[in-house]
Amino acid sequence: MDSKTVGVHKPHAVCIPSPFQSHIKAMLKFAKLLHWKGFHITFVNTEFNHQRFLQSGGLDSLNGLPDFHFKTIPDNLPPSNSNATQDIHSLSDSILKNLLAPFSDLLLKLNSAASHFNIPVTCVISDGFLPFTVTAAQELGVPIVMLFTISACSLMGFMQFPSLRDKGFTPLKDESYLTNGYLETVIDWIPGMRDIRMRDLPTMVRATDPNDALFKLIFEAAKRAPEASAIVVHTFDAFEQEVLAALFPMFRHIYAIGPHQLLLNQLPNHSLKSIGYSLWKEETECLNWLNSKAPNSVVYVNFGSLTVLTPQQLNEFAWGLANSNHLFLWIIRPDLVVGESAILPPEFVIDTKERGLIASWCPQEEVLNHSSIGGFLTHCGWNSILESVCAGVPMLCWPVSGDQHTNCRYTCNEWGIGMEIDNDVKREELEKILREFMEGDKCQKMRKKVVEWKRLAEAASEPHGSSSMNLNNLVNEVLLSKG
Ligand SMILES: O=c1ccn([C@@H]2O[C@H](COP(=O)(O)OP(=O)(O)O[C@H]3O[C@H](CO)[C@@H](O)[C@H](O)[C@H]3O)[C@@H](O)[C@H]2O)c(=O)[nH]1
Repeated sequence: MDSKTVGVHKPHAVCIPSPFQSHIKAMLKFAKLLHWKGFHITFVNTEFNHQRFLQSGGLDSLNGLPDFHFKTIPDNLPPSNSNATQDIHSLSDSILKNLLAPFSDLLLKLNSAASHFNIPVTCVISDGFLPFTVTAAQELGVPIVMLFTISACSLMGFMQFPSLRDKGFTPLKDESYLTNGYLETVIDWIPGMRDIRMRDLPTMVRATDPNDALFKLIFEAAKRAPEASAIVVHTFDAFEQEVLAALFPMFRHIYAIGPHQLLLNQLPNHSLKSIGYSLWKEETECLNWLNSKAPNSVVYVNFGSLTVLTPQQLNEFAWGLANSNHLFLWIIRPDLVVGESAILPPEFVIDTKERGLIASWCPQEEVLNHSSIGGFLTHCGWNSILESVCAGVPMLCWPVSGDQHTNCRYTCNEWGIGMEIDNDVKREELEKILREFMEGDKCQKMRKKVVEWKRLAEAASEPHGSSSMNLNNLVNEVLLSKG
């Protein structure tokens, strides 16, 4: 089915991402795929993020199309810096307490407005970490799909939170458990996961306060997800076979659909190409700089949209990069350093003038696909990992929070496409590991392996590949099913 054959009786999907850059980007791509499948789309951002998109992309950037609209709901948070990520704990609290009412209201309004055009809401596609949407969809009597913009392995980790609590593993008794060796405990009963330690699970298991908003949100999400009509995980079957098989009996339906971008690449010139994904303005000049560099010669450094560094960590990274003598492109967001602007040592700037480029935000996928990029120093956000796999670029992993430790574990130990740096980063260690990462035998092995995964990701996204078939099945078995 495509948009032409659906005619006036289009199904209408309301898509609502978690209010964070990477979640919004993944949901937008998924919404574009559904639009291509013939769905009328209403895409819901918080007012705060809607304004940020207009600021970065221009006032016309969210005009959409007649059958792809943007709507907003308030997040109920006090005003904050309009060029920085909002506080994750306040947002989690607001998700738990404040978003159901405005979202249900919006659904009702869409339905009454839609009745004139014959496009009532027929399904809700929600981020997996917005548990209130299950209630809203149930009230409306439409199917709800929870899209998890994370790996299947970290989803399995999150789904174990209730068991981990019941068995007394989380919350931690006190902060000493963070450093007394407890995190090395192997959890050997999680289905589909081998040799997993507490330290490899999503970091919310390390909470010491059971009333922590993020901790509570994870529990609520794990509790509500099985009620959804279906779960979609942004991954592909061949990449996470074992853990996907173990997740299968936990939900009514589960589909691995990804990488979204490779699926979108199958649609030449689709009408929504111009809708961008960035809350920050992209600096494209770095692509010109990369054009003058030799293949596989540049280390790309980017810690995503949420990670923050201390000034000391910024310094260690700076000198580690400088002393490795490798070329680098380093993305330093305006809000990368905790509570202050990122100030690099003046000697570092002079020292690396010929070898390094700093920018504040870039078109990451284009950068990763540039032939000059030889490695990616990443915080292991899931989108960064998938994008790196799609570009065939190995990773140097510095996981910080959330699902990143689980992703790192799989990247380095299961998929063989990454090396890990100690959390307490030191310039000497970074310099040494960067050399091994960019030059050694291990580097060659990882480069070969990541290209093998890239080929499998491409195969999954071809018209008869697993992700394309899973997308078709989701549409036919859940979104358009009358049952
Ligand atoms: O200069 C930049 C930097 C990033 N990006 C994009 O921003 C996204 C970043 O996503 P991700 O790598 O997942 O990192 P975070 O922004 O940190 O994502 C949060 O959400 C993810 C799930 O969606 C989790 O896996 C992460 O741990 C969590 O921190 C990617 O699509 C990048 O392409 C850009 O376009 N330009």
